[in-house]
Amino acid sequence: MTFMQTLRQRWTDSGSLVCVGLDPEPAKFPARFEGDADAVFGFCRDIVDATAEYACAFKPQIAHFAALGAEAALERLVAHIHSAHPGIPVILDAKRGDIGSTAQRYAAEAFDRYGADAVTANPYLGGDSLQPFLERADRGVVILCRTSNPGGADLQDLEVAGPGSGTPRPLYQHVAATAARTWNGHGNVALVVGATWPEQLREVRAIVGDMPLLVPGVGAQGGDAEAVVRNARTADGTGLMVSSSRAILYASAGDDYADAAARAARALRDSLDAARRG
Ligand SMILES: O=C(O)c1cc(=O)[nH]c(=O)n1[C@@H]1O[C@H](COP(=O)(O)O)[C@@H](O)[C@H]1O
Repeated sequence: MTFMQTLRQRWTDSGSLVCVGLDPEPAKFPARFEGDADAVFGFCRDIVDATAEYACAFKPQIAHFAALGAEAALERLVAHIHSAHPGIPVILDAKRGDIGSTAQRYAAEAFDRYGADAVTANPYLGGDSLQPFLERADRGVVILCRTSNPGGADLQDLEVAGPGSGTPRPLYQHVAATAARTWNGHGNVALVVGATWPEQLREVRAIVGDMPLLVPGVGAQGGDAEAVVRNARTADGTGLMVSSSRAILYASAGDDYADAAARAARALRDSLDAARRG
């Protein structure tokens, strides 16, 4: 199955719009991992196993592994998700973007080395830089549109007039329209829009139809999960991967870390579910 088919099936099977972010920070791990050379894998695996029931996707963040020299742990973690929890797609958060020949290697890294079902990509270098990702029709390309951070407005809100379109509009809306009309030839594109920008979420949804949106920024960054669902769900009540990392991973620093993570993921699933029914 393609990434998009797997994601849609998972929304149906799990009834969940929660994407569990995997951002390992050993300083925040429970004491039992002290001195454990395989702590990054062990901690993330425990979180994955505890939260899988509530997840429509997992999203490991590559810098959190690479900065620790833990790329092998990331490879094993993705393989573990595929074997222990088949049907839950893995989005590698790498925010890649470069000239075509280098982007081709980034695509091979994400899809062939790590075995990710989808990867986040930065569109700033333009269409040809996305092409090596887009042409992998069975994989997903999750393109940054309106990021969750406060500085997301600095460039993404600048008014631009695209070729052939007379009326200026914010750059993020131009990215959304280009993604929907030009880059989505294989039907494998999704967009990142931060939960911290509910109005922009509504505007992007109006531009892109049913295209899936990855929505980070609930939990530690303070985004309103219910506003996300109200403003950006699709007609069938899906279309969203609402991503939370720290609020799930580090819900407890005690020995109950896995249970606490499961409770946090379940609570987020339940609040999203209530909002889509409300
Ligand atoms: O692409 C992303 O995942 C992403 C895009 C964005 O606009 N904002 C954002 O926070 N992220 C990532 O989502 C995660 C958010 O983590 P928490 O704030 O702990 O839930 C981090 O791994 C970020 O790198």
